[in-house]
Amino acid sequence: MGRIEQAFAALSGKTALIPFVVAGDPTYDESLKLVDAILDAGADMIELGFPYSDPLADGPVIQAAALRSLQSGFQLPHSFRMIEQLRSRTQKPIIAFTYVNPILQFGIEAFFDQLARAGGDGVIIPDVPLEEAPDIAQVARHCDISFIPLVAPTSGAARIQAICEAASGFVYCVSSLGVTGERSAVAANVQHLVETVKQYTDLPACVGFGVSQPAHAKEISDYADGVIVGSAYVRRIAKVAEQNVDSVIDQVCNFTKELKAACKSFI
Ligand SMILES: O=P(O)(O)OC[C@@H](O)[C@@H](O)c1c[nH]c2ccccc12
Repeated sequence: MGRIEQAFAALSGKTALIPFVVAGDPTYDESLKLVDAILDAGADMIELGFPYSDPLADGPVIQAAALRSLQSGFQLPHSFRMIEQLRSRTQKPIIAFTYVNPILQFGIEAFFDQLARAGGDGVIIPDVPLEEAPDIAQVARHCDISFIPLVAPTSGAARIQAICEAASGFVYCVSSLGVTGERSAVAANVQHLVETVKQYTDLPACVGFGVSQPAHAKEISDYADGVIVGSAYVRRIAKVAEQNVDSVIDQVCNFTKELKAACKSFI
C-alpha cells in the first residue's frame, strides 16, 4: 500500500486536507520551512507545485508565486531536492504538481525516475494531452508514482469513466471553470461531480479550485474524501515580501489548523 492509500485509510472517513504551494516561493529555504510547518500543523498531504514560466491554468496569485520562485533561481532539480529533504522529515504523501512541458523537456522516464528516487508519491499534470496521458501514466505507474487525473465540471460521464479507469492515488475534481483563485463560495455542482466520479471508481475523490476558507472545507467534507487549497495559501505566503517568514509561518499554520478542524467525517 503506497503512502497516498495509507494516508486515506488512516483518515478513516475524515476528509483529507491537501494544501498546494509553489516550490521555491519565495526562496528555496523559506519554501522548505513553510511546507515543513504546514505538514506539522496538520495537513495530510502536500501538493508541491513545480514553478513554470507559462502556467496557463493559474490565476494571478499562483502565477506571481511561480515567477518569484523562478526569479530566485529555482529550477526543476531543486524540486526533486526539496522532495528529498521533505521525505527525510515526513512520511506524509508528497504530490508533484507540474505542467506537462517540463516533463517532456526533462524526459518522461528520467522525470518519474527522479521523482520516485526523491520520495515523491504522485503527480498531477493539468495540461497533459489526452493522447499522451496513457504513456505518461504508464511510466508513472512503473515508477510507483500515482497518476492523479483531473475531472472538470464540463466532463461528460463517458469522459469521467475513461479518466477514472486511468487514475491512481485519487481523482481531482475541479470545482469550477476558469483558472485557480480564491472564490467566495463552493460551486453548486461540485457535489454532483464527486458523486459521478464515485460511480466509476473506488478511489478517493478530492475537490480543488477556489477553496479559500474553513466553511468551504466543511461543506466539501460532507461528500468528498479530500479538499485541495492552493491560492489561499499562496496569497498568505506572498506576505513574506513585507513580513518576516516566521510571522507568515504562524499565519499559514493557523490557517491549516482552522481548515483541518473543518474537515470532518463524511461517512
Ligand atoms: O488555487 P486554488 O483555487 O485553491 O486551486 C487549487 C490549485 O491551486 C492547485 O490544485 C493547482 C495549482 N495550479 C493548478 C492548475 C490546474 C489545476 C489545479 C491547480
